[in-house]
Amino acid sequence: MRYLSTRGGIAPVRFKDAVMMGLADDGGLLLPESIPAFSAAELESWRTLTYPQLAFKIISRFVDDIPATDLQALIDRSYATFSHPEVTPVVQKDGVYILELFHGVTLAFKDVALQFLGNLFEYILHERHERLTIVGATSGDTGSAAIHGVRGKAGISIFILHPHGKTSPVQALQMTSVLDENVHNIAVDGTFDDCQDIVKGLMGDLEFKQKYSLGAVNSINWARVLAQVVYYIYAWLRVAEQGRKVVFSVPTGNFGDIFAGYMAQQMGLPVEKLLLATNENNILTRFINQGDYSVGTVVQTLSPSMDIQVASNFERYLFYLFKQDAARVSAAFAQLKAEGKISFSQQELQQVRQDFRSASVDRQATLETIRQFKHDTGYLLDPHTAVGVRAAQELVTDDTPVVCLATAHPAKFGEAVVEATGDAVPVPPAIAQLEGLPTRCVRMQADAGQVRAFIILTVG
Ligand SMILES: N[C@@H](CCOP(=O)(O)O)C(=O)O
Repeated sequence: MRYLSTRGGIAPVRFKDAVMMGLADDGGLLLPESIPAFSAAELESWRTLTYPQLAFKIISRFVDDIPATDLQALIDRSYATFSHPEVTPVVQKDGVYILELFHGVTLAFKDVALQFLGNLFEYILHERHERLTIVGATSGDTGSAAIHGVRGKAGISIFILHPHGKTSPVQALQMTSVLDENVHNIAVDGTFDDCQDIVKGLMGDLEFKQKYSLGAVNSINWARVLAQVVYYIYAWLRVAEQGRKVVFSVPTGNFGDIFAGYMAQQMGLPVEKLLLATNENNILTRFINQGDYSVGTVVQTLSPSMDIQVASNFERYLFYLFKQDAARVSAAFAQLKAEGKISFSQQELQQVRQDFRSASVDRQATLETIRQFKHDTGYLLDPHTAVGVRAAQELVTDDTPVVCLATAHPAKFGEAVVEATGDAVPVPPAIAQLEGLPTRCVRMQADAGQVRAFIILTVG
């Protein structure tokens, strides 16, 4: 299996090189040259597999440069860190299925891919006798999951940029209380979009990228998306009988999670529709419902991990929407840079509406949904998951099974939950133990030059 760039400017690379390249060297994102499909019969034969066994079945179709025994061992090691034996269990509440993705070390869905990616980096670096300098951006959850995926690992330094004061207090502590020597937190005076721009800017400087062996932990990295494909299939196997289509409702920020669902569907998963749920940062909802992809200002909301305007993985979807025409993708991003918007044909917009439905859920509706769901079912939703549940309530009116992705544990967003329900959230030990820990973090302006200088000074 070889990987190509959405912008068409690199020679195809194999899986391990794609993982190490992160952002494609031409500024695009990497995708497999073809999407491996599975049949309905194969899907049926996977019903009794454990999560790691299923992960191997899926991931191995995209990887042909790691021996099978090594790949299975990497997968097993990654999911052994989860606190639930099913890794991503599904529970049924009030007529919807909740796919719980928060049983990893940092209590968010990001652990599912970042435990795997951390182990994968370690494996490749050991084999190649190389070092890696990870530079990542987070609006709250990716940062701690990435840090916990690589903390203390030999040959890896990690620099994580988060928007200062714009994550939840727990999210900030989960990052800054990790004092391992290889971990560096940077609080940027700006938004997540500023942080992501800086990361992409540094990776786009190929001399710097090569000299410091820069690597990506964001969903820029294909391995992130790939690992997330697995739980869509796992969930389908738990909720649907043979051939039955289901709806997935996905709280969406950087478009990586929903893109993983799109890939699962392209591989053969019976998906009726992917629901793209946004908070007030609703550029993608505007795009799907009105064809308006113009960049607005990032707004701070109750669901900070989704406080994003320019969603990175949207580019991967555009590659398929534009029928794999890399020149058209490049032109779209040139337009975005010049005009702050991308224009689409009516035919393209029709296709988008076949692939997705979307709703934007504001603060009031998020709070109401948390409150009502708790009242009706006793189950506590975090604000991101509540956005997805509300979107499903608004958009699905027939009896198609609906799976809502529960992307984070509610205790990560205690203030929002208290505001919604009036009750304190039971705090799991992973969060309780953060209280009073010493922290380390440097603060910087949203300036790539400052970040670059800090990396040079730190890595040497
Ligand atoms: N929601 C994310 C933002 C970064 O997204 P990623 O999927 O590209 O890592 C976060 O919580 O940091």
